[in-house]
Amino acid sequence: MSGGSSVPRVLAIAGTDPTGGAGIQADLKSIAASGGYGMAVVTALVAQNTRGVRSVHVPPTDFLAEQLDAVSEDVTVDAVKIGMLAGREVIETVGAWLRRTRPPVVVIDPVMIATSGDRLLDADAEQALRELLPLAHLITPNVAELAVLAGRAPAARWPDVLEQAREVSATHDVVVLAKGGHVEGDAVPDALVDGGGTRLGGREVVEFPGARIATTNTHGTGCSLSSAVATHRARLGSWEPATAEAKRWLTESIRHGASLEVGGGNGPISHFAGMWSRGGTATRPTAEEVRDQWWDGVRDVRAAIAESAFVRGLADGSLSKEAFGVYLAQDALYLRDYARVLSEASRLAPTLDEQSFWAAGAHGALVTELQLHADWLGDMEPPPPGPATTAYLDHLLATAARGDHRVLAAAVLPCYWIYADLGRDLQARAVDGHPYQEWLRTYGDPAFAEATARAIDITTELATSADDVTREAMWHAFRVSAEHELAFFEAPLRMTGPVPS
Ligand SMILES: Nc1ncnc2c1ncn2[C@@H]1O[C@H](COP(=O)(O)OP(=O)(O)OP(=O)(O)O)[C@@H](O)[C@H]1O
Ligand SMILES: Cc1ncc(CO)c(N)n1
Repeated sequence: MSGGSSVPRVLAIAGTDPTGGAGIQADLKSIAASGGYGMAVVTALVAQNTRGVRSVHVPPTDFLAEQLDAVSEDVTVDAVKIGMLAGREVIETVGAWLRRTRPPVVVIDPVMIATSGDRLLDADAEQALRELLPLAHLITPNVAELAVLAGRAPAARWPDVLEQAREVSATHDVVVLAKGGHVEGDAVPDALVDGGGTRLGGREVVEFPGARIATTNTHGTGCSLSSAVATHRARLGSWEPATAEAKRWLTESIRHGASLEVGGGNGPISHFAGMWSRGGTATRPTAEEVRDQWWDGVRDVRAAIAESAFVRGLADGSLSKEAFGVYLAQDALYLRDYARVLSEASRLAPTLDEQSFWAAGAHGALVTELQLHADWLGDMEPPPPGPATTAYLDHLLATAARGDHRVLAAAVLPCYWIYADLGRDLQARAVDGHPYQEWLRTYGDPAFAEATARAIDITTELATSADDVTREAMWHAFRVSAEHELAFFEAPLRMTGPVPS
């Protein structure tokens, strides 16, 4: 695609449909649904609805030229879709602009007659339209329009449609997308036809089969298809995949048209129905927003931890050896099962990166456990797990057992985040000769800070791409773990009594 933007900038030049199903309103919806940035220059204002056209107002062509220049003098145009052109002067104005600006993708839907049967182009403008066609890369006539361009009677059978398309393609030196919406029968095939045979990888005809959907919601299908093809062509670089994708999308959108309940005639298609059902309409927080919301959401818990007698004693070194020993013995018990929970996170992780990260975390927990025993606990008989230890582990083990790796990642995150935050803070404040300096070093370690940053990244990325229900479950698991961290810090002094003042 030219221009470098991954969202193609697509200009529709067409007439209006105030009911939003056809014309430039449909073009903008189709461009957006196909992943493009839509722009619109209006050729004619049409008083129409799903039942028919009432009147057409064509503004002066000087003003049309001003609209076209306003766009092209400011914005790089990656593709143009041209619809209703109303009359000779309009066609000539658009033709002059195309010759001057030469957009890289030009799709002309040679609109002559609306779905309702009403004329949208003066008869005397048909010759001017023919002269415009060589400026297009693709034209998308329906059966009736193809017949006019071929100077023949409308084809009733699909092979005759293809034959006319071949002729028109060769005569006007343009690829034709022949459409089967108006042929008889249950099939609605479309086909790319290149009479010269050089622009479709050497093939003359590339067919896209389709089954007819029993519906009256076909108003604007032609406008929508041509806009979608132009947008996908700018994104994908060739006609065949662009047409295939556009037709799949159109079929899906036709299928959902009736449920819109718009109008009493030929209703519109539902341009975004597929996207709505696949992706919903809810917004999602970014990873950074999740990070801030979750951290802020446990502000109270963090404050309670920082102000707890245990952590204050740990900070200034006044904590009794007895209380510290009780804490470490519980922590050693905790780390064994915590390592099992991290191993489960590793087992459940969908990517190699995450699998490896959680496995390293599990190993790290076991190394720390062994270190605690070697340095502090020695041969001490392990105590039974206290209630805070049991409660925290039950929460983690139950979350692991439920088997959603995203919720599990959120549940283990406080073990990283709260400890890294506390470790950094306590180590920064620790004076020389602090009795628990060795321990503070483990959690104030830059390598632990790095692992924590990675755990935060992994988890918040999972949260932004999760559905609302899962993201809420993740937040809940995170909050509950943070509360268990607080209870865990409060437990030792509950067992040994308050710190001496
Ligand atoms: N009932 C249907 N079921 C499935 N696809 C359809 C149906 N009707 C039309 N299409 C598809 O819609 C697109 C437009 O085809 P059609 O031949 O109706 O063009 P058109 O007459 O220019 O459209 P419009 O009704 O907007 O003027 C084609 O891809 C065609 O295959
Ligand atoms: C403005 C406009 N363009 C095209 C069509 C063809 O459906 C229509 N009904 N209205």
